[in-house]
Order: sequence, then structure tokens, then C-alpha cells
Amino acid sequence: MPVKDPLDFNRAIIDATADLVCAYKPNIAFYEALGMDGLRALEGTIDHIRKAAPNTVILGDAKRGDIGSTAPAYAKAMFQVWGFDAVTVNAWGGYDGLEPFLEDPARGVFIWCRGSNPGSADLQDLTVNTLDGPIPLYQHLARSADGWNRNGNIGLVMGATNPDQLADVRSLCPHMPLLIPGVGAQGGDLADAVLAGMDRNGRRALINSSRGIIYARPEPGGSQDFAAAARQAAARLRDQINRILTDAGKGWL
Ligand SMILES: O=c1ccn([C@@H]2O[C@H](COP(=O)(O)O)[C@@H](O)[C@H]2O)c(=O)[nH]1
Repeated sequence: MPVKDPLDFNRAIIDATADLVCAYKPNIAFYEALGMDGLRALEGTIDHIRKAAPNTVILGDAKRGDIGSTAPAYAKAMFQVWGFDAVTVNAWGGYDGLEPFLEDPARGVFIWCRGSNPGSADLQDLTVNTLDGPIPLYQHLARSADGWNRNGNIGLVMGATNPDQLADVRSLCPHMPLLIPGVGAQGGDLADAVLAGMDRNGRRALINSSRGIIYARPEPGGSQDFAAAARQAAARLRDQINRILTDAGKGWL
């Protein structure tokens, strides 16, 4: 069924995928592209996810990061005002800027570690000298995150477009959840991402797909039901992930 109000479009996609996904990551750029006030749309989208899929995690991909005097206000905004269950943060400012986000063990904090975009290499791949010798900066960040993880609520954002680096970080942080964007529209290989990103039980890899689902197109000549197309794309991705896990002997019984 064609949808006129962009917020209805979001609601329809959420309704159509509620039983298929474990986390939603609302996308402000998407709302703005549809001509909406992004913040109002975000509010409406969060409200709707809470009603339609109360058990899913809502992830605020805002990549916040500031000095210790202002970071608490950002953490309060993300967790208490918006009510996100988990957020992404930027660790460029070091530990004191992250500390306020880490205080509540019930809220997840994904540190952007090695991006999926080409420009991530500009800084994140630089070699740094550590007590254990020279290593890439993203590996140093992964090790540091492991040390900061006193409340057990840290995860890492690792791009799917560089599976070797993803595998490096998985071996440095064997138990950490990894949020993995870059499959679908960005061209990362799904099987490589799942196999490199999963833990030894085949879990703790959150594969992200945004445009691959929200921009899914209905079959040409068929009904113009975008929500059904999004559902189909989400189900296909879920089934592909499960098949990869099963083939690796790590399926869900
Ligand atoms: O390294 C990164 C960090 C974050 N992202 C975010 O994930 C989504 C991916 O969207 P797709 O449409 O599935 O490509 C994007 O909105 C980024 O904000 C990332 O891609 N890479």
C-alpha cells in the first residue's frame, strides 16, 4: 500500500520487521531526505518502536565524544531524554569523555573503532608505538576498550568492508559485542563479516543494514508495498546470516 506521510512510512517498516530484527538504529539523514523535521521524526519513530517491538534494542548512532565536563550532558541526553538503550561514541577524546556513557551497566556503548568508509584508514590505521611494540591505532583502541570495560557494557563498531581487521579485533576482544555496518549498500561481504565478527559461539556480531532494508524496492510491476519489501529484505538478510552460522556449525538449534 502506498504511504504518504514519511513517519507512517517508518511506522509501516517497523511493523513489518518487528519480529525479524534484534535492534533498530533510526536514521536522521533518511528522515531529512524525505523532507521531515528529523528530530520530530526520530521521536515518533522511537515511540513507535517501543509500542510495536518492545523487546528490541534501540541504538542511537550519534557517535558522541567530548571532554569530561560536557560529556555527562550528552550521556544524559542520549539515555534519559531520548531513552536509547545503547549509543555509539567517538573515543578520540580518550577515556574521560566516555566515562559518563559507561556508568549505567544496563546501557550499551559502542565505540567507533575501525570504520567501513575508506577515510577510516586515514587515522585509524596509523601505526602507534605501545609497550608491546608498534600496532595500528584501531587495535590499540580495541585493547584500551577492553581495559575500560569495567561494567561489561562496551562494544565496538567495526566495518564489514575490512574483514581482516574485523578478525583482528575479534581475536583481541573475544567476548565483546561488535556492531558491524557496511554490508549491502557499502559492498561488504556478508559471509566474511559474519565469520570474522562472530564470537567463538557464533554470537555477539550485530550485522547492520540500513539502506538495504529501508530503501528496499517492491518487485517491478507488483504491488507498491514498501513495508513488505523491507520485510522481505530483512528476512532475507536474517536467513542468510543464519545459513552462514549453520554452515559454520554455530547455528541456532
Ligand atoms: O564505520 C561506520 C560507522 C557507522 N556507520 C553507520 O551505519 C550505517 C550503515 O548504513 P548502510 O545504508 O547499511 O550502508 C550508516 O548510516 C552509518 O551511519 C557506517 O556505515 N560505518
